[in-house]
Amino acid sequence: MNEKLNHEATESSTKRMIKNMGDIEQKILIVDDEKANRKVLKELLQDQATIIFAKNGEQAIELAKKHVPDLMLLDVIMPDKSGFEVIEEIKNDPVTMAVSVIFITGLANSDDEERGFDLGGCDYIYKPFKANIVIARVLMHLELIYQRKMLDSIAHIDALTGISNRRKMDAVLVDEVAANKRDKKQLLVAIIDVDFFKQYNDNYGHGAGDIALKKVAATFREVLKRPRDFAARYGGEEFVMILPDSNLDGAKLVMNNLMQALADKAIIHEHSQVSRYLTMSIGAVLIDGEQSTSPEQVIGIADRLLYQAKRQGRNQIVVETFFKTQAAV
Ligand SMILES: Nc1nc2c(ncn2[C@@H]2O[C@H](COP(=O)(O)OP(=O)(O)OP(=O)(O)O)[C@@H](O)[C@H]2O)c(=O)[nH]1
Repeated sequence: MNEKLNHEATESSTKRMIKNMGDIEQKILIVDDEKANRKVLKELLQDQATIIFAKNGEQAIELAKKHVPDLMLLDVIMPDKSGFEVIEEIKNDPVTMAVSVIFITGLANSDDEERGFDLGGCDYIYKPFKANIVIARVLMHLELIYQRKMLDSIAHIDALTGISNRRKMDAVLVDEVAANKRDKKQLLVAIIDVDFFKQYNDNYGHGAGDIALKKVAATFREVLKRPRDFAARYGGEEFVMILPDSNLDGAKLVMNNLMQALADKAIIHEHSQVSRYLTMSIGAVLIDGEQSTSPEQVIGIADRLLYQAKRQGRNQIVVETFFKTQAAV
């Protein structure tokens, strides 16, 4: 709607930057059918975040899915879809459901405002708006979103190694097992255990053990290349690796590269019974999407294969495909 906008912001307010936000880039999707409104909001907010525009409801949904913005400033009365219809779609799609939505609308009455909050909006601003109020509210929400993201990442990171922790792994495994079934692909899940690590700790000290575990974690960063490839510290000296949309040859290659990457680090372990250097054993299962299975079952199989690798002499990979054939690589 083409309401008259009061957008005279002071220089200091438009230049105010969110404190402690480091290099994190935040994105705002501005949805308004009036070009003049989009322009004014852009001028107010372009110092605070990257701005994306949509000029109608359909485009808003499309761009929200594509860019997954942190925040959406959403007009309500638009020719195709209303802002209320847009937010319903946004909040029902797992990809966009976490996007925060502020309504900016000429529907300046408490019933519509209540409806906006009921549908999942986080704020409601009446047009014509005062520039400083828009900036203050947007900044407040961007800061809350940032803090939420920081807390979320801290809760999912292993403090020693900096890779994901078991809590994150549990969530990723549930998602990937479901996606594998849905997409009828193959999923590799591996448990990786450092060999004779108790002897390493006992002989070189716990501090040296910690450094060695960080180096093991670094091998995953070096070897895993695809965006959905995932590694986590499972606990102690055990790690889990998840390779979605995999096949046996590709998975074997990654696992061999992992063992080679650790070998290249040449971490001396004179008390190991298999090598002069630190080594790892891997138990892995390649799950076919047609095979009905649960995350717990997958971990149980990988764990059994890890112990087989240990029993067979350590420093090796044991992989099982589709729960049927077993092969030492
Ligand atoms: N330095 C350090 N050591 C850890 C950490 N978490 C677990 N450990 C040690 O990892 C060792 C695991 O020992 P075991 O479970 O006997 O395994 P292992 O000696 O590697 O034996 P195999 O797996 O059979 O080759 C123990 O000494 C733990 O104290 C950690 O965060 N830092």
